[in-house]
Amino acid sequence: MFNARCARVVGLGGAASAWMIMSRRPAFSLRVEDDVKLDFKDVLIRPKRSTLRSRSEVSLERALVTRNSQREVRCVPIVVSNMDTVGTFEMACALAPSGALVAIHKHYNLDEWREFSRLHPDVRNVMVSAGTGAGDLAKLDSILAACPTVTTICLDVANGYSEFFVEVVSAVREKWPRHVIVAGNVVTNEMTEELILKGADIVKVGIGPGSVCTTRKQTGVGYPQVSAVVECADAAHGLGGHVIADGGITCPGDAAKAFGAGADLVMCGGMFSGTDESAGEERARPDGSRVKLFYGMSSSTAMKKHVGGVAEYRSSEGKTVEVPCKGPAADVVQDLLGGLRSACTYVGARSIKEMPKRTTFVRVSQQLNTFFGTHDLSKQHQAGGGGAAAGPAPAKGPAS
Ligand SMILES: NC(=O)C1=CN([C@@H]2O[C@H](COP(=O)(O)OP(=O)(O)OC[C@H]3O[C@@H](n4cnc5c(N)ncnc54)[C@H](OP(=O)(O)O)[C@@H]3O)[C@@H](O)[C@H]2O)C=CC1
Ligand SMILES: Nc1nc2c(ncn2[C@@H]2O[C@H](COP(=O)(O)O)[C@@H](O)[C@H]2O)c(=O)[nH]1
Ligand SMILES: [K+]
Repeated sequence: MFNARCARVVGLGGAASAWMIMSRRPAFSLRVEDDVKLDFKDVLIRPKRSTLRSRSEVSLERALVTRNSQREVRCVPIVVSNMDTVGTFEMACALAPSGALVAIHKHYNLDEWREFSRLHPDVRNVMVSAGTGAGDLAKLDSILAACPTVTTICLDVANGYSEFFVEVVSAVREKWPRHVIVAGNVVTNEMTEELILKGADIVKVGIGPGSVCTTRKQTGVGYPQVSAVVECADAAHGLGGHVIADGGITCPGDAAKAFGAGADLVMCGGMFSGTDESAGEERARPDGSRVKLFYGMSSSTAMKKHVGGVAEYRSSEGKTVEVPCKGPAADVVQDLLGGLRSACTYVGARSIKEMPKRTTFVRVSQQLNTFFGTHDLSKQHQAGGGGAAAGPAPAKGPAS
């Protein structure tokens, strides 16, 4: 099959027809973006001259004035994922003193929310999550009505490109004009803009980078996370909106890279798996060590638990792993914040907000020296990290 441009030169004869044969092109053309897109494992941050004398001089607090709700969000910019293993009320209570946020998973019922609100009226570092399922929005309305101190909504679906999702974001904005709306996930500028213009304050960025995600394997869809964050942050900031870099953060250095790329907040699931405050079945390994189960919200484990199984027209897009028990979640936050403060001093950023304008990335082909492997005896229970596709700690991945 040949295209119309070739057809127009037919009949010219001689040299023209020879040219015509050489310039025949297929009617379809392969659409490939040639720009290199980068992931955490592809870059490091280049150090810069700095006037900071100590890591203690760095401020990690953020005060985001959100575009549509006009409400201020004050926090340290770490959000625990709305997964039923880590986005728990226990996690919110444990992390409240640190200022980190927790996106509470959508499987708590109204009574559980009421009870949480009654017992912990001062714990305000939470977002309430909802999807687009039947009943999700009615439940969201009841929770918000019952818990007036909850002022942030996380509208979360796997595929933020669906028109129906955009309609849901508009409807929730109309109903809750003064609530902060986080919406996602997307990975490109045009959809970031669309969600913000339809009412989202903060767009969640990341398709496929998560530690227990198999979307890229199951669908071939995705976008390298550093580039996704750069491009979506640019689009969001142009409109006065904000972004959360969601997924793929395996160590504090990855979080630093996400902030350097323009993220306003980072969302982490795997890093908080295995903590005391995480849910998930605890088991003993044959060597006597304790592990906890961690799984994606699109895994067959999650679907069996919440909807009775995997619908016959779809497949699981998440996996199930065992993670060594790693102690209090507050220690994970402290490790993240310590790493971030240090990253800021390396580029001369006095606050996390200054990171993007002080960051230049260098492309690399190796992140770490692995002469002694990646395991650190003094951090037995912590994530492997190094931006090198490490999952949550030395985890075993059996079921899926
Ligand atoms: N960031 C990421 O890369 C991903 C994150 N997740 C996490 O897991 C949670 C559960 O995900 P999951 O059960 O897969 O779906 P969701 O719970 O996000 O599905 C939401 C709605 O979107 C519809 N939908 C249409 N196309 C898709 C698509 N390609 N992928 C997913 N839903 C689609 C679903 O219908 P139907 O089911 O009938 O198709 C459903 O009605 C998500 O809410 C998210 O938190 C999951 C996958 C990817
Ligand atoms: N493709 C899938 N993504 C998932 C699933 N469950 C959660 N997620 C996403 O991962 C991040 C957490 O990433 P991490 O690297 O910090 O562990 C989470 O916030 C979701 O966006 C899933 O089953 N499939
Ligand atoms: K999520």
